[in-house]
Amino acid sequence: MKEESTAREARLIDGRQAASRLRAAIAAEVAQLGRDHGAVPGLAVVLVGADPASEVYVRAKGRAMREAGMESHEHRLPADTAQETLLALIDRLNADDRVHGILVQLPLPAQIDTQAVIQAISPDKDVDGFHVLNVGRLALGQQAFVPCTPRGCLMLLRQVLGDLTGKEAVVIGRSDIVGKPMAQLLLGQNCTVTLAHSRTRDLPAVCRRADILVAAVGRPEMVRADWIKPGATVIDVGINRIERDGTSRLTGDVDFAAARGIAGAITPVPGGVGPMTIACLLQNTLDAFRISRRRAAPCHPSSERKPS
Ligand SMILES: Nc1nc2c(c(=O)[nH]1)N[C@@H](CN(C=O)c1ccc(C(=O)N[C@@H](CCC(=O)O)C(=O)O)cc1)CN2
Repeated sequence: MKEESTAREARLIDGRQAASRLRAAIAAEVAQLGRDHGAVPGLAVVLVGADPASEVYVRAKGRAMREAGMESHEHRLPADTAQETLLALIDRLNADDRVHGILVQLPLPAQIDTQAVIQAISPDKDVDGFHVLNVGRLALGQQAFVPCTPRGCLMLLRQVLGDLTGKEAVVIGRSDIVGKPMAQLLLGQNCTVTLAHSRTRDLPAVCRRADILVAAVGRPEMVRADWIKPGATVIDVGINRIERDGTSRLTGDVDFAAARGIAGAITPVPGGVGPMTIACLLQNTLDAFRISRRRAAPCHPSSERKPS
C-alpha cells in the first residue's frame, strides 16, 4: 500500500496568476480610456549595454505593455554610452507628451552615475519610484510612485492575509529598490517592522519572530527552514541563477523545499514575485498617465470662485 504523507505543506502563492489577473484588469482600463478619450498610456524603457538578464526583462516589459494596449518606446544604447548622452535622452523623454512613464533598466554600466540619472527623471514620470521625491513621499505616507517589486509583494501579502495590522514583519535586505520601500509599505499597513541586513545579530532568531518574512538579499537559499516561524507567510524576492549538476537553474533566497514544510504560505522562484514586478510597472504607468491627464485638464468653470 502507498504510504500517505501527513506532512502539511505551505500554500503556494502563485505570482503568475495574480500578475495575469492584474494585467487583464489594466488592459480593460486602457481599452476604456481609448474608447472614452482616444488616448494611450506610453512607457519609455532605456537599456544601456547588453546585460543578458536586463535584455530579458526589457523584452518582457515591452511585450507586457503591448499586450495591455499601451505604447512601449524602447531606447537601446551601447555599453560605452557617456552619462551626458543618457541625460540628454532623459531630458527629451521628460518633455515628450506621448511618454507618461520613464524606466532606466538597472544596473547601469560603471561609467554612469546611477543616482544622477534617476534624479534627472521627472518625478511625475518616475514609474520605478526611485526619485528622491517619491522615496520621501512614500516615507511620509503621501501618494507616491512605489517601486514595482515591493508594490507587487504587498499585493500578494494582502491577497493571502487581508488586513496586515499588528503583524510582525521582518524584511531581510536594505536595498533602495526592495528592502527599504518594502519596510515603508509594511509600516503603512500597521505592521511592526524589522529591517534586517548582513550585520544583524542572530538573524535566524530575528526571522523566527516574523509572521511575515520578506527575503531580499540575493543569496541563494540563505533562509533555512529553522529560521521560519511555523505558519508564517514567506515572500522570496531573490532571483539567483545557480549551476548544479551541470545545469543552470533559478533559485530564491529561501530554501524553498524545506521552508514549504514550515511556512503557512510561500512564493516560489520563478513564478512568485518576478511576474508581479512587471504587472506593477503597467499599473504605475497607468497611474502616471492618469496624473498627467489631471495636470493637463483645464480648470473647470464651476470650480472657479464666484463673485460674492
Ligand atoms: N529600473 C529597474 N531595474 C531593475 C528592476 C526594477 O524594478 N527597475 N528590477 C530588477 C529586474 N526586474 C525588472 O526590471 C525583473 C526581475 C525578474 C522578473 C521576473 O519576472 N522573473 C521571473 C523569472 C525570469 C527568468 O527566468 O529570469 C520570475 O521570477 O518568475 C521581472 C523583472 C533589476 N533591475
